[in-house]
Amino acid sequence: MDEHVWELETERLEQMAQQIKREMEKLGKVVEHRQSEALEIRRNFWDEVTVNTSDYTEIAETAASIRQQQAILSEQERHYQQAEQGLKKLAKLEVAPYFARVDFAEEGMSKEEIYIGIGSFVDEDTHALLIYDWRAPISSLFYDFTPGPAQYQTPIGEIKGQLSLKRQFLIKQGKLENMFDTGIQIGDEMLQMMLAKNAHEKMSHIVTSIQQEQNQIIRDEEHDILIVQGAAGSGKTSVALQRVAYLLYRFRNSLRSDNMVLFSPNSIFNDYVSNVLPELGEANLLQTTFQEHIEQQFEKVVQVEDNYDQLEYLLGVKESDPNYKIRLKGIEWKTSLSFMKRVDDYAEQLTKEGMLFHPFVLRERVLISEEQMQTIFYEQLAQEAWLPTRVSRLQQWIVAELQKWERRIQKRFYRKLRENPRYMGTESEMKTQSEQRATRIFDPLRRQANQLDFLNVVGMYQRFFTAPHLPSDYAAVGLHTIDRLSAGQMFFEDATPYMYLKQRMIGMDTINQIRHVIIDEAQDYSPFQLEYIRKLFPRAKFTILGDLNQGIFYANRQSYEQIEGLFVDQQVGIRKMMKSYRSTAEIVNFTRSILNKPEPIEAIGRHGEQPRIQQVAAEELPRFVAECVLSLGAAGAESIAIVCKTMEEAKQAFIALEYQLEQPIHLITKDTLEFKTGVTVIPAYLAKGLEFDGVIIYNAGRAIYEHDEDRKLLYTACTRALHFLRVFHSGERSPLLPTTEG
Ligand SMILES: Nc1ncnc2c1ncn2[C@@H]1O[C@H](COP(=O)(O)OP(=O)(O)OP(=O)(O)O)[C@@H](O)[C@H]1O
Repeated sequence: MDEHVWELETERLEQMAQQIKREMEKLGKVVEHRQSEALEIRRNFWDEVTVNTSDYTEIAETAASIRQQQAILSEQERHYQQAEQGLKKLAKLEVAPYFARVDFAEEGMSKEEIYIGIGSFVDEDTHALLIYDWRAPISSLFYDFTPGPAQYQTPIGEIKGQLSLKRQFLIKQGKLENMFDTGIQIGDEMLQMMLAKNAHEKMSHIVTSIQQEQNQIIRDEEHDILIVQGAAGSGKTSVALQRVAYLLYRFRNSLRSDNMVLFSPNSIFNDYVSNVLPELGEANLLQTTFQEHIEQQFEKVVQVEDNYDQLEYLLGVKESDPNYKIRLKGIEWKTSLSFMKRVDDYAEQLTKEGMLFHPFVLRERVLISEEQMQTIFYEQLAQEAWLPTRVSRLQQWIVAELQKWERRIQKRFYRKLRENPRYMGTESEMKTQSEQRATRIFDPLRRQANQLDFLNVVGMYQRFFTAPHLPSDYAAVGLHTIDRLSAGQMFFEDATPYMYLKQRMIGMDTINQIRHVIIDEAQDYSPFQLEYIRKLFPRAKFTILGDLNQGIFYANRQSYEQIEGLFVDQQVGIRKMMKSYRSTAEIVNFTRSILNKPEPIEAIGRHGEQPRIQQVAAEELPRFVAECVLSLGAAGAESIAIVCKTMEEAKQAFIALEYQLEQPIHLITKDTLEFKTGVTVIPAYLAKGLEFDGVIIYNAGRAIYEHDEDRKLLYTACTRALHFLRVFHSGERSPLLPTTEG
């Protein structure tokens, strides 16, 4: 780089740093002032309120006065928070004000120098935009174009012109460390520097090196439903989070972070990605897992298996269990949309017959029987065609009936007190006491009515698996399901159909404030689950990201056409990302050939050592793996994962390795909430979405990864590696592994 240019840029950076500093000082004072004003209002809150409770008018005036004072306080606190937010943003800019510059001349106008950073910065005196937010329309020039003719979209149309310079800066602690002028894609050199780094405990943002194909997904506004098929390490999660930041900026007047929800594969992953948005100066969006949703719905109803236990069963038990094939057939069926249709038909039929209710019982005495409820439901309320309305009318009837019973029982208590010669209370005490006793006794019954617990949904779901609802070729699946339910337990694959059946009865409990749903690792959701989620968020747009090659859950096999089919009458866009940024070219080549049908996945990363496969005797595995951990550590790997197939294998490996290694190692289980780097033992399915400098496959012997169903799991495990991949196996090696290492 020309020395003169370097000097000019250094000078400009210094000026900018001064300006930011000055602005921070000014804003710091504003923050202090606003904070002390808010504190003052809080301290003197009651002095400003006129409290008078002598009559109703005075009470109302007192309430109005409190409300007014509250409003003043909230307004002041909001001002304070706004200023503080601004100060935090400036503090980020102080460290690295910008990361790129483009020189652009709009048609018929003179050239402008556009500096791009994580946030914008305006000169307070001249109102000139000194730094543009990376999400501003003009900033897309940096991501989408090389020098030459270029254009960008704005809300009022397209702007065309000439891009004459594209420059990237590496600024650390306010100092210019490096800069590159890029003629081609976003800076090969800069990108390579980013990719050569080690994995972190928390995922980082990628705004300084977003690639063109990624930028198009991040900024897509055309589609209500955006489906992304991306190879392992192609940046799906990164793109999803950067897209959230973009949408929050673009629609800042109508969209807040709590209007968006991210469905992620597990809680460790939630922790792993939790820093990206705050790093970009945005509040985190809501994060959840489908499992969490299930758990909320199943409180105390029945003990429901979780997705990991289902997977452990399928991975571990296999043919040794006589019910394995029946279970697999059941899963295939219960996760399909045709099964959903069956549930719909069943719910429809329940309007005519078959509703089951739990009676209302008080001390072994039936107050409202199941038969009574059935009669009301099918005779008195028969004209109500829509099931949820009919259920709600029945509920009203039950509440009224309970009230009658309560009054009767209350009278009985009262009589008893009256007739008790030893009772010394007054008339009004007798009334209050009998009333309180009846209320206490009826509280649980009222709750049963209010929470619709009188619907015997488990019973009805169970009956769904008996003739005539059951196709004859699913008789064994039906029996197997009924057995489980009779034991007070439920298979994971029954959880979503059960929730759906319940929602069909009581009306879908939709979540309307959510305007955008992001589903990561979407390949692991069944069509039934996705349709259920779609119905749950009727006002939301969707970004659905996945990799069909990493589908590890045994669900009905998913296809993007199938997902597309769920969203009729909506603008659906499908995009692909086939470049892998995570792993070295050698690892990408290796993992690509694990796939059944090798895909044109392109390695963008740097070069590194060839993955190694080594056979060792079973009893020697812990020793060899421990030695490998040490050698990878010595080669620079800070985070190392020993990936096992199941939790069972992971637990055994952990015990053996703890004995072999002096350094601390972590075992990740489905209950782990926090992701830590260092040395980790983890089952492959929990490693979803995570990455490590070095990955060691604990045992890829034929006995462990033999079948075609294990292929995607092995692929997922190996693609977690950034720089090193070592595969051990005892006995014959898995036929799913490539025959050559490179
Ligand atoms: N444009 C980019 N610049 C720098 N790093 C990038 C870029 N895109 C992706 N990465 C890095 O590549 C790695 C993989 O990204 P990410 O986890 O988002 O991929 P993914 O497609 O979700 O992966 P997987 O499906 O395998 O879990 C991350 O370390 C991410 O920071």
